[in-house]
Amino acid sequence: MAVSSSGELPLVAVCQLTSTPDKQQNFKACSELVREAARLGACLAFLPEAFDFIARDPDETLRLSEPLGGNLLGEYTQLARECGLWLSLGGFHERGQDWAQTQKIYNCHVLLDNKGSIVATYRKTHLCDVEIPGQEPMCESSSTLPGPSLEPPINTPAGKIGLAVCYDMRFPELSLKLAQAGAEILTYPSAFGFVTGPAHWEVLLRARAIETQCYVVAAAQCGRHHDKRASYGHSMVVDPWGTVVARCSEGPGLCLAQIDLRYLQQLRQHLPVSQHRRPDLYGNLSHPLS
Ligand SMILES: O=C(O)CNC(=O)[C@H](CS)NC(=O)CCC(=O)C(=O)O
Repeated sequence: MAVSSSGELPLVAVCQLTSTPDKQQNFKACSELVREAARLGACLAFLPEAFDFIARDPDETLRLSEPLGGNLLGEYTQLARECGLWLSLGGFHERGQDWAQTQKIYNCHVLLDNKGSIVATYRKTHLCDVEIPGQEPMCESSSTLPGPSLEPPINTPAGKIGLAVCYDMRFPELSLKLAQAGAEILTYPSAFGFVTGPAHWEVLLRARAIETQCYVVAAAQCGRHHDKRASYGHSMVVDPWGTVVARCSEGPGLCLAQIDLRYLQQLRQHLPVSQHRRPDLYGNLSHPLS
């Protein structure tokens, strides 16, 4: 059980920012939020999808991308170590092992521990290729390859975390799979659009929390990134009952939430939906996680 020696519940911080094509400026904004999170006593800080940058077009996205061993991740390693907290880096534009052949990247959710070591990576498996009237068309696959697999949930000081990214939240099979594999916290770092945001964002996040009986943490991009792109914001933490227990206000900033795993366990006992499933009717997502 993730309770600190003083008996207090672990505190997590959800960071919201407006990434631009300027990587250095974005790092500065993120590191200030992370330092603030550490000062406020968080053991884990969540940064949104595209915390590293949001580019103007696919060519610029590819040009600005780096491998996991590059300078930018090096800076985050140092930051985690200095601040002594864990970091969920919600969507790093990653040049993978296959970069030389493919010239495409992965949208990689990287989890660092408080020593700055990479403890897990998950590469976004559902890419957002959508054209919604009133919103800039999105074609993530023009620069990005879909990840090959899900990642088993990882133990952290706040609980066992299942990794996902943004558009993945629309696929409940993925969240059920992570919950079945032991996740207590699901994460959806995001850069949500302005048309789908008001209609779907909170409903999807609360539905994922209620049906899996997990905490859901969603750090979001907000505001105008450049002349062609803006994001919905509304970063939040939802508890396993479906209550929004923390939300960011408008603009860059952070919010905090306590993670109460005893409450989660009690809720799962009182309302044991996972024992009431009917895999005979619809299958059981039986393919094991790695
Ligand atoms: O482009 C980057 O650099 C980083 N990636 C993103 O911002 C991605 C792909 S365009 N955005 C989403 O998945 C939004 C999903 C969404 O808005 C919805 O599901 O309604």
